Amino acid sequence: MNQEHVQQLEAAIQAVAQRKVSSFYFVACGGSLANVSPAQYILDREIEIPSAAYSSNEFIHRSPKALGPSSVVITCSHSGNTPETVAATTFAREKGALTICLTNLVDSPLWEAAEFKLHYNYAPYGEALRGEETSMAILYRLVFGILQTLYPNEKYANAISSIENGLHGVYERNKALTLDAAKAFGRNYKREKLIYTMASGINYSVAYSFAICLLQEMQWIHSSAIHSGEYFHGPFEITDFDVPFIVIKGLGETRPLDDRAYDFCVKYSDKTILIDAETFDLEGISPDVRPYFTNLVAGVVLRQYAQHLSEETGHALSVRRYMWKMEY
Ligand SMILES: O=P(O)(O)OC[C@H]1O[C@](O)(CO)[C@@H](O)[C@@H]1O
Repeated sequence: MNQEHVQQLEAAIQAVAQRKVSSFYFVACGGSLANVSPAQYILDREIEIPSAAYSSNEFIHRSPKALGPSSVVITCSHSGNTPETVAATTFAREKGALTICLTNLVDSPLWEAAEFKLHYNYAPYGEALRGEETSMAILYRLVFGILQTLYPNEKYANAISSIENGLHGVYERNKALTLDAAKAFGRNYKREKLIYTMASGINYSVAYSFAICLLQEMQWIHSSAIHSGEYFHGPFEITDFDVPFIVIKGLGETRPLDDRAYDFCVKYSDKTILIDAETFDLEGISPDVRPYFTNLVAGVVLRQYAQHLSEETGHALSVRRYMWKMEY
């Protein structure tokens, strides 16, 4: 792991350890919100200190009562320039919270707004990038680093070494394993006007980002992320033989919800695509923390699906109509 990243992480983790923390908040917009949300799931499962994930502007407008000097607020913006996330960081800092940002851009407005700053690397699809230097790896390194410092435990040490030593190979092997399926998805679904996504637990954020970022934003294909538990409380009524669903099954405690939703969906929709974490090659990730890593792998696998869909539709993932072009 890059030494600069190690030092930035260490400074942030030590700052958290020196506070008496009573709440954690994860705050971002869009794809970055999807990226940080799994951290809330992990803390929720592991410790009693409450945590929440917020869309940046709602965080400011809702202004949680518990936000204050005993809060840790972790914000994320890939560009470092999303105004709502910069403002949310400033807002949290003014409330006395400990602020930590994650961004790809050093010296960006977000970088300046936060007290502690974590940089991560990024490379466009297909280019070499070490798995342990990506946004998710830095976020997980932060979260498991905080857990290990506050509540030392072999499981957290295993998670940290899985990120540092196993993640890169896992990404590469699972991309190779699912390449043919990604190509088939692109070929077979290129004319679809609508594709739903479904998941639960730690994987819900992958369904969410695939729906709002990859399909709606980057392919202009209608979509909505459906929670596997909520599917039976409204959405299942739209299931039909020609309605496409991508269902992600995790390995964690909410898998029974995914099983139930998939079993129903596949009975009535001939276009049900299963992304099952049980089929992932997770060698190198410690077995005791594997459920916490399925979303990372599902994210990389589905990114490859989106890339091949885009090659078939001829609509590059970088094309936008309004974003960064119009006033909003
Ligand atoms: O704050 P960030 O991460 O730069 O996000 C900017 C935009 O990028 C996306 O995450 C993906 O393009 C959008 O959802 C979001 O509006």
